[in-house]
Amino acid sequence: MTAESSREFDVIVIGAGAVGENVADRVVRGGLTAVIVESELVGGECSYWACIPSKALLRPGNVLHAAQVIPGAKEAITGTVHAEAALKHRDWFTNNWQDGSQVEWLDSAGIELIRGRGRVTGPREVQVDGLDGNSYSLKAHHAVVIATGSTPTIPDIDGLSDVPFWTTRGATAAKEIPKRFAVLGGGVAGVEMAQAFARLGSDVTLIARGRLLSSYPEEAANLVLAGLRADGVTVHAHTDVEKTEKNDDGSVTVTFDGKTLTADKLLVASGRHPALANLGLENVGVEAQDGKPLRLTADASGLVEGPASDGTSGFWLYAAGDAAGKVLLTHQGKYEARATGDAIVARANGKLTGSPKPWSPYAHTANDHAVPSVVFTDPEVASVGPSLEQALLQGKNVTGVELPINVSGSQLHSPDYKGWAQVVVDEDRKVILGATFVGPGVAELLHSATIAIVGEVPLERLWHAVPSYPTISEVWLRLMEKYGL
Ligand SMILES: Cc1cc2nc3c(=O)[nH]c(=O)nc-3n(C[C@H](O)[C@H](O)[C@H](O)COP(=O)(O)OP(=O)(O)OC[C@H]3O[C@@H](n4cnc5c(N)ncnc54)[C@H](O)[C@@H]3O)c2cc1C
Ligand SMILES: NC(=O)c1ccc[n+]([C@@H]2O[C@H](COP(=O)([O-])OP(=O)(O)OC[C@H]3O[C@@H](n4cnc5c(N)ncnc54)[C@H](O)[C@@H]3O)[C@@H](O)[C@H]2O)c1
Repeated sequence: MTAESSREFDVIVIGAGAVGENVADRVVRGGLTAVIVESELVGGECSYWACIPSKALLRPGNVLHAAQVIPGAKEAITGTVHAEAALKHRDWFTNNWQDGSQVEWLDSAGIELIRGRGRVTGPREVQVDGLDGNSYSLKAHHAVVIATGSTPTIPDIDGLSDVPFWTTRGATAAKEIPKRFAVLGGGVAGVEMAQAFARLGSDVTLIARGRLLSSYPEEAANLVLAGLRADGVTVHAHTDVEKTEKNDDGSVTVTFDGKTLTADKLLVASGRHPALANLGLENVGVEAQDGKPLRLTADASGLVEGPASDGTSGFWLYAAGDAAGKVLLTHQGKYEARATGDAIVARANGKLTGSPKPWSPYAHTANDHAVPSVVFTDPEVASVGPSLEQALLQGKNVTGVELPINVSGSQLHSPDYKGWAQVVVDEDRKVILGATFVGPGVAELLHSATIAIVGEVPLERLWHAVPSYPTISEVWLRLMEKYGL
């Protein structure tokens, strides 16, 4: 028997991914009540099908490779990656796709959970079709937050809808390693999964319609390409897939450039878009324009433009994380979540009226200046702020300083270390706007650049930030010297 219940909360959050959890946490810490509505697993994509399992699958191969290039260690390596143990370790990280510990955390944080699909039915109103068969009519006193994440964008390729293929969920949750693995897409997910599976034992072919990692500097993409090729990955860049066909044995044949390739598994990793379908946003006047897919426009606190007001205040609909469509990264989504949660509390207390000031706790200002990201391939690509090319396209008065990473720390890391670094200097203010590091072990260098950018540290002061010897960080000194300090 189904029951209908009506509940009221200060804040309703739709989606219990990392972002929704953080919004709810901030509003509860601020003294408001919050309910979170989740239709799948509490913890969302990152915990079960994205960041965590993908990095768990990459790590064994990266560790093994790091040892294989060091005399004294490489002689001790007698085998290859143990795929079964790696998959088991991935299962441990995803808690076997059980969200019990995250539900416990919600409970300890004082956040109520309703499992089911939420949709907006009116200003501050959400209807939930509960997974328990019941229906919940929720009313928010202050805010409704859309934190529903994103879904894969599937390209319109002849035959693709008729063949079995993996999206990143299939790859990150793989139960066995396919013998022949084809990857469509040369973005972050494509290159990471190509390398993970190559090192886990698959024969991998990657097809990209442009160059690899097109939003990163070409030098970075070339080093990653060399890393993939060294692992035996066949890469077809600047290549369009013409069609895909299913074979009787369940394999898939991909046709491109007049060639064919047969794979036991095909991964389609061709980008993602905000998950806004069937959310009822049209009920509050938020609709797609000119036949384009629906995208939300929100201010720096996540406040969505254009929803109908219930007459008390227009400030009630927010979006954060992948659903907001600004940056599709967990750490930046969580940063947006902190700003959104704090802004909701501040507006409820009358401490914030109108738009938040840049760099205040209520604004995700860093989205426009310093978004850090790491591609966890071997070599890694770690970047923050614009590349030189992007800064020039933005019309900035900038200088780029670039060099191969060749310092004692990198030589110690590996005698054959290949890396590259770039910093982008704002010539008007003599501060760093962007930085990219490529090479094994550079991910942990990235936060130094993020701090320099967000802190707008003048170069003449940055000169006094002395990197420890012998670490890869010494590349900072080389970059400063090359700039002329
Ligand atoms: C393969 C892969 C690897 C990645 N690796 C990294 C990485 O290393 N580092 C990084 O920073 N980012 C990474 N990302 C990106 C990262 O996963 C996302 O940015 C992050 O998960 C977004 O968090 P979110 O909370 O906005 O959305 P999600 O994690 O997608 O959570 C949204 C939640 O909302 C729920 N939901 C949706 N609609 C409804 C509804 N109507 N009612 C109720 N619930 C609903 C969903 O079930 C989901 O649980 C990766 C992405 C992929 C695909
Ligand atoms: N380490 C990380 O932080 C990490 C890892 C994986 C994914 N992610 C996030 O997940 C999101 C999705 O990852 P992704 O790699 O799918 O997206 P992406 O935007 O990085 O790359 C998509 C790729 O698919 C290609 N593509 C798009 N349409 C195509 C078509 N019709 N035919 C052929 N190729 C096509 C693009 O040219 C591009 O190379 C990213 O935006 C990223 O933010 C992050």
